Amino acid sequence: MTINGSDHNLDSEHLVRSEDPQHPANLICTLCRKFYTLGWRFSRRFEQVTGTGGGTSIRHGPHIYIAPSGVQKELMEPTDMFVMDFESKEYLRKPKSHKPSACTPLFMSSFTLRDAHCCIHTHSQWAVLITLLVERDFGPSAPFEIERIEQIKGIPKNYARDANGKVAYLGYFERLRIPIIENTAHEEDLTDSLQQAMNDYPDTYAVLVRRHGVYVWGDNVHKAKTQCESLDYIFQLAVEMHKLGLPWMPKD
Ligand SMILES: CSC[C@@H](O)[C@@H](O)C(=O)COP(=O)(O)O
Ligand SMILES: [Zn+2]
Repeated sequence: MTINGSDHNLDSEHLVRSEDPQHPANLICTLCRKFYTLGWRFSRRFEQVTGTGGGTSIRHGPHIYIAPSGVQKELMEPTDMFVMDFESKEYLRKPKSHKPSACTPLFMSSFTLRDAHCCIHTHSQWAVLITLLVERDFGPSAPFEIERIEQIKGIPKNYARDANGKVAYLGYFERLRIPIIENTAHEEDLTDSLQQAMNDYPDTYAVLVRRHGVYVWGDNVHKAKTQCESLDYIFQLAVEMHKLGLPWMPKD
């Protein structure tokens, strides 16, 4: 099979067709549908992967599963997925008449620099509002910081692992810090600044993009999803606290 540069052919169908709902090609479709229409466990509507923007990518074994660009993400089928070989970065499957998500180099940054296995990009309004509030109140290079909110315990503290390979999560009295990068005209042009933010904040599992949204990654799909949920809850809470005149960082 000719791989690089060719449209997909039937030889690549086995990469995306599976009865297993946990198969990455099925999971991306399920997650994007949920992100679009369903309530999170906090009973809120979550419409962050909307108007074709946002999305998710999964690294599974030697393969990366990527959604097409510019499509209605909630209507995708498993056979719409691109599949890349992680090692060679060559496409094993390229569906006709679409390009891979413009987020691909950003998803790849989390896989290569952080050994993540799932990365989620949302255009959450709470994420966007937080980037604007931080800029106005703390300056253009400040990160979003918050502490003493129970939900930060859903976010890993760093990339250290204990003897059993387990990650430690932030404690209630510790501080969550999420770097913010400036938006660019094209999604892929965010790659350098996202990687710079990952270097500057070596413990972070997320990067906010001013006036745009957020990238959140995790060791697996479950962790990326729950961390994304926790962060979205925290961003919304901080915005609402600010509206009530409550500082989201305790004064003492
Ligand atoms: C409202 S479309 C915005 C997109 O251009 C961009 O922000 C994005 O998230 C990329 O989407 P994609 O459709 O995966 O290429
Ligand atoms: Zn985007």
